[in-house]
Amino acid sequence: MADAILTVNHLNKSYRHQPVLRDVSFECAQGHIVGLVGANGAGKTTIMKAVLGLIKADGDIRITGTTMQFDHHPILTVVGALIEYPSSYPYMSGWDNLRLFADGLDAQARISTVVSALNMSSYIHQKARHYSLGMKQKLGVALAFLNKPQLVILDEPMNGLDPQGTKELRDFILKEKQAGVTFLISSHILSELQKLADDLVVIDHGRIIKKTTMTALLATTDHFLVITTDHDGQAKTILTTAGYQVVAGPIVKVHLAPADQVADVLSVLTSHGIAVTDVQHADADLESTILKLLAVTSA
Ligand SMILES: Nc1ncnc2c1ncn2[C@@H]1O[C@H](COP(=O)(O)OP(=O)(O)OP(=O)(O)O)[C@@H](O)[C@H]1O
Repeated sequence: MADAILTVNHLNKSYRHQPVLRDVSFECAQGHIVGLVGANGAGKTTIMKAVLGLIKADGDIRITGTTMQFDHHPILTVVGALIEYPSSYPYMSGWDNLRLFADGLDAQARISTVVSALNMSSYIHQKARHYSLGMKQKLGVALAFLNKPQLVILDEPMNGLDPQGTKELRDFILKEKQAGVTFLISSHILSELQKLADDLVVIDHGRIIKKTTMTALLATTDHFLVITTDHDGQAKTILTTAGYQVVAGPIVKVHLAPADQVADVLSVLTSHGIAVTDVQHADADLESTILKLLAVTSA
């Protein structure tokens, strides 16, 4: 595995004696996008805040090998972050908001790069108080990228973005990843995370229940066959009687166990005089896989 840019070890946090993080340990390897996934209240934002020194928690956090201390964090100069709701100065333009936080001689050039990558040019010189939710979100994301961070921490970055804005942000994140930037991203939009993350950390009630790569997790997903016939109702009954697991719903969708052969499924139907007009494979996505994982854990 590549060197870890972020290492979190045995992180524990309680609010009023109620544990919200329980022995959380994980790593973000350099150049990887790590997705932090879990239900509302699972502890994702708390982990991010602890990493950024915004709250005090027990445990060991290292960024590029340097220990983060709650009261001393110069190492945060290599980190960019957007946590919870983006805030900006409403009576300043987006550009001036960015200018406030951009360091160095090439500040203007870096602002221009981020503004153009996130397609913000048409409104960047308007006062931020006139921005829509999505525009404010982009401004918050732009701030996170401003000072060439090595590690970027984004809490629900796609919040409020329209499909085009979502794609622009996804493309920008992937471009920065190619340049070696490491990401820790939480998102409830699992279809989006599926397009981005290399690794996943799944958290439930403050405890990590799974650490895996996206490839490994998706390899364990369920496979289905969607069959179109001339008598769908009858086809479902025949397949169920033959021992296949048919998914409830308007279409004929059969769960394919590893040992099941497509030809066998189809021949069951044709041998009963059912004409098959179309067959398609369908794989479960990240969302259903995560939901299944959480259901197993809480069972
Ligand atoms: N300042 C606080 N005081 C008391 N409890 C808190 C505080 N901040 C968070 N919590 C509790 O800690 C738990 C974890 O919250 P956290 O915001 O980390 O969850 P999350 O996974 O980010 O949820 P969401 O997806 O809704 O943003 C929740 O039960 C929450 O109520």
